[in-house]
Parts: sequence; C-alpha cells; structure tokens
Amino acid sequence: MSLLDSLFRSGALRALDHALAQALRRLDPATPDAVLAGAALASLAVGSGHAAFDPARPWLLLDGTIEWPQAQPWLDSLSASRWVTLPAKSDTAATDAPLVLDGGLLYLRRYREYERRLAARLQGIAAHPPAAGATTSGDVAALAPLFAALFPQAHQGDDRQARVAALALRRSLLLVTGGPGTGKTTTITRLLVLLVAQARLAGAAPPRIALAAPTGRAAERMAGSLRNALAQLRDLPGVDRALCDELPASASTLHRLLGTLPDSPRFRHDAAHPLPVDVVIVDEASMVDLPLMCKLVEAVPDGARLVLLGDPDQLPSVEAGDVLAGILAAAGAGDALSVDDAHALAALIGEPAKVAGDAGSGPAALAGHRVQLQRGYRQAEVFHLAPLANAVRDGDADRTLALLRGGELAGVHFHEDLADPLDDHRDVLLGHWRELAAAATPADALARAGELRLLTALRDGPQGARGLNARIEDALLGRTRGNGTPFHGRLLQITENSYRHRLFNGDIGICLRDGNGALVAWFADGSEAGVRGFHPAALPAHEGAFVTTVHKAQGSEFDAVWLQLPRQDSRVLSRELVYTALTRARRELHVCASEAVLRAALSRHAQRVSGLARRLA
Ligand SMILES: Nc1ncnc2c1ncn2[C@@H]1O[C@H](COP(=O)(O)OP(=O)(O)OP(=O)(O)O)[C@@H](O)[C@H]1O
Repeated sequence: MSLLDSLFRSGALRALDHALAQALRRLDPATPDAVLAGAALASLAVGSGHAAFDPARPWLLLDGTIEWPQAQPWLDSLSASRWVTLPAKSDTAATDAPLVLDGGLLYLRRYREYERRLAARLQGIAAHPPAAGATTSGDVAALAPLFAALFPQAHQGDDRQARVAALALRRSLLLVTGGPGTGKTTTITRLLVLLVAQARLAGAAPPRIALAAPTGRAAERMAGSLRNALAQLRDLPGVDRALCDELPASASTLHRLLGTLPDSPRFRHDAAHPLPVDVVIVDEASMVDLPLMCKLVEAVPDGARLVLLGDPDQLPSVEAGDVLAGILAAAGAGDALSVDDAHALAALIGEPAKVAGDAGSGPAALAGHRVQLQRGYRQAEVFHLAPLANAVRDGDADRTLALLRGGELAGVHFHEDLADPLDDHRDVLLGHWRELAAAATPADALARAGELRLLTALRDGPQGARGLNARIEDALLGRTRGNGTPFHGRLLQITENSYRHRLFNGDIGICLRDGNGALVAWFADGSEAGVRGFHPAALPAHEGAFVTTVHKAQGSEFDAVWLQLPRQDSRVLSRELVYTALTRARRELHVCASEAVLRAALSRHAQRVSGLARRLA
C-alpha cells in the first residue's frame, strides 16, 4: 500500500490533507507517492501547529509505527516534482506550485511566504532606529533624573528591568521575556512613561501607544496589570503625574488593533496602510501564530517601536508557528548588551555585567534586542510556586516529584494517582460551580468563575475536557442533559471568532435566568455595565467551560488551578504544557497525576517545525 493510502486509512490524515494529495494525483496521475504523501503531510503539519513538514524528522508530526521513507531520496523526489518550488535564497516563490522546499522543509506555499515576509520585516524593524530615539549622550543625560526615579536600583548590579527601559530608547525591536511575576508589565509601564518624557523633552507630541494581546482575556489582563502598575507610579517621588496620564487605559486584541475586514483573512492595516502608532506593545507573544505575527509586523510603520512580551517556556501558539521561539533563537539568551548600547546607556544603567561579543552570548542575528527578566517579584508566603515551576521548566522530574510530595510549598497540593477529581474532591469543585449560579449579578458570576478552573491536557478521553464537562453538567443538573442545552449556571467558552457578536475564541460566558425566567448568556466586556447578554441560541460556536484544556487557558489566570493529567502518556504532554498549566495559578495549585505520566510529560518538549530561526540568522 502506498504511504499516502496507509496514512489516510490509519486515520492520521484529515480529509483536507488527503484532498490536497488527491487533487494533485488527479491533475498528474504520474505524481510519485512520496510527493503526494509529502503534500498531505505539509497540510497536516500546518493543522498541527508546525510551519512546515520536515521529511528528515517525520515523527515530530506523527508517531506510531509508520514506515517512513529515507529522508534523502524523499527530498530528491520532492525536489524533482513539478508541484514543488525550490526558491533561491532571495526568491519570493513566485511560481504557483502549491509546495515549496526550503531549508530542507516542505511548506505549503502560503506558509513559506508568511515565514519569509515575517523574517524580512522583523529584520527591517530591528535595523531601523526609532524615529524618536535617544542617540546622543545629551538626550540620555536629560532623561537621567526621571530614569533614576523609575529605576532606583539601575546602577546596582544587573537590573534587567532598567535595561529594558534604557534599551527602548535606542531600539525599535525589543523582546522582553520572563516567567510570571518577573515584572514585565511593571517594566513596560515605566518604559512608556520614559518615552512620553523623551517626547516632551524633544518638544514633540506624546507617542501614540497601542497595547494588544492575542486574546480578549489576555488583553483585559494586560490592561488591568498596567493600571495597577500605573497606580503605583503616580505615587512615586520624582515622576510627574502628567506623564502617567498619557498612557493608554485599555488594551485590545491583535485582531481588533489590525482591523478585521468582513469575510477576509486580510486586515485594514498592512504594509500599505500601516498602523497610526509610534509604539506597539504585544503581551503573551508566545500565543501569536505565524500568519498573525506576519500581518502584525508588516503593519508596524517604519520608525515605530515594536515590543514583544512573553514567557518563552510556555506552550507555543495553538495555530501554526512557534514564532516567539524562532525569534528568540535568533536573539540569543537576552543577557548581554551590545557594545554600542552599553556605551550610550552607561549614564542610565552603569556598566553592564556582560556585553554582546562576550564568550557565551554568540553572534545571534537579533542579539542585543532581547532582555530576559529573571527575578520573580510575586509574594511567595501564601503561594510558593516558583521552585516547582523552575523544576518543571528544566524538565527535572526527580525534583518536581520531590517538591510535590514534600508538601512544603505553600498553596501547592499533589493528589498522586488521582484519576478523577470529581470522585474525591466533588464537594469543593461542584460547590464552587454551584455558587456561580447563585451569584447576585452576571458580572459577579463571571468574576467568580475566575476563582477556580479545572484544566486538562486533552480534549477527549476519560480525563479529557469534553467528557469531564459533560459529567459536571449532569452532576450540577442532577440528571443527564441533552448535549449543549443551556441551563442556569452553565459556564461556556466561545470556540470561534465572531466579529459580528464581538465574541472571540476563548471568551468565557455564563448562562443565567433573568427576572422573567429567560436564559441569557453573559460575557464580560469593557462597557460601563461590565457585561453583555445574548440569547443562548444566537451565540457563535461554543462548548462547556467548567473544564478547559491547558491550551485554551493560555493567557488567563485563576486563583486556584486543578490540573488533571491523563492516566496514560500522550504525545500532547510536554514540560511546556505542565509549566503553562502551573503558571495559570495565582494562589492555589492542585496537581492530579501519576509519577509515570508526569515523568513522561517532563521528558518531552512541545517541539514545532519552523524555519524562522534559520531565516532570521
Ligand atoms: N522591581 C520591582 N520591585 C518590586 N516589586 C516589583 C518589581 N517589579 C515588579 N514587581 C511586582 O511584582 C508583581 C508582578 O509584576 P508584573 O505584573 O509587572 O509581572 P509580569 O511579569 O507582567 O506578570 P505576568 O506574568 O502575570 O504578566 C507586581 O505586584 C509588581 O508590583
């Protein structure tokens, strides 16, 4: 049997992937099986979060007992095919072949173009100094008193937060990375105040600033953190409150920032119609996929600053890409300043511990654009998560298990071998969800829904989100319910973007009866009332949300997180998945898992195929 047929019969391919291969076979019946299978796999790769298919590492896409062709003959056969373009380095893949073989990876043409355009525009932004940059030592010296008020520790050792703000004076592309609570938002707030002051000193208008995140929830969280940081700043001696007043009070989704067009994958803002802004700050950059990141960077005007914030240890975007990882690979460790920056910024931050070119930092293409924040500032007395998060991030299973079993981390609970939290902890969990139905107002119910979330690794199976949701809904209702029927107290999550409703993938709502007994589905929004109601039958696609997958919880935080891992290992499990789940918790964490599954998860990376790092280098 041909590889294509055996992949299709085993259920590995989606109908869409198979249809692409079939279409090529119809157009040219002589097309070799290796090319047809490659086409189907390139399509499946995009559907599985990869930018391309790697014939040398096919198991990154599919595991199981598949007899893969040898890499070199496969690549040769692809290279010789009329369906595959082989672009020269500068080529824009102008032919209309559906596939491109580039850097040993097989791409669907459109995704190779996204990757090429993203790399080119990122390099363009990085190479372009900010329009209102501080280039002279006089510019820098004039800002020194404010800088010292914003970053009083700047001259004491390696203050990475101060380094971020200082670098923003000279760099258009800035990558600010760090785990939860390392002060990314605090730092950005101070950086923006500094940029406002810089414009004022130059007699220019204050910079036009856009704050954005991939999901509505992440954007809300970003705006909330910024407001808190700003409230602290207003009381800081040496900081003029009028500077703080110039900062935006809200953040939007990236889709809204770029301006969606009805029934079009394009946005209102693009290279020809750039965003009318001077600074774009993007939070949760690890969640941004390849097409969206490409469209974002192309809409950033020349001379504007682009600041990407993210936690590199979190799961990559659900959709194709792993874009942040590719960019960071080209930026190095984020521990060094370039020689020029170090010299120009010495008046603000003193002599840096390390300058680019020092042993270890390497000649990365975007070196000098990244700052990795290291120190966590969240209070640890009530919730001591950091040691566990670090052990998981490092894939250190022995240490992770010792910490979980030791029971000494405040707020962290291990329920070893527990396969069903609804059996042993039914009262706590159902009690919480019942309280939502009894909340005084929809806004209150939605706020309380953020107090606890049960997270799973998988959608399907006995410990999957779907099955658990159905069981919880039955338990709350006290009877078996027709699938998807709304009921008073049902928590739900939108699963598609609907611009008409202004509801987006991942938005959480709750169904409550109004005074007349009619069910209304309520969602949080930025309006004065704080919520918007919909008739449940008029909602875009949605599903139950008492339990969500870790993937869907990216960009959100909850007071208490219950993480349920499956009983059997699965290729979906990885240290990034466990790390992302743990770091969603603000006060309390419950991990339900077996030693074997936890060890298997921590031994695996959520690896994605991408040519971005190579392209940027
Ligand atoms: N240099 C600092 N000194 C003291 N406290 C700080 C400092 N930087 C940040 N914090 C505090 O640490 C907490 C977390 O900061 P912040 O919200 O900026 O972190 P973050 O990295 O944006 O977090 P998240 O991962 O949730 O987005 C806040 O309470 C903030 O006030």
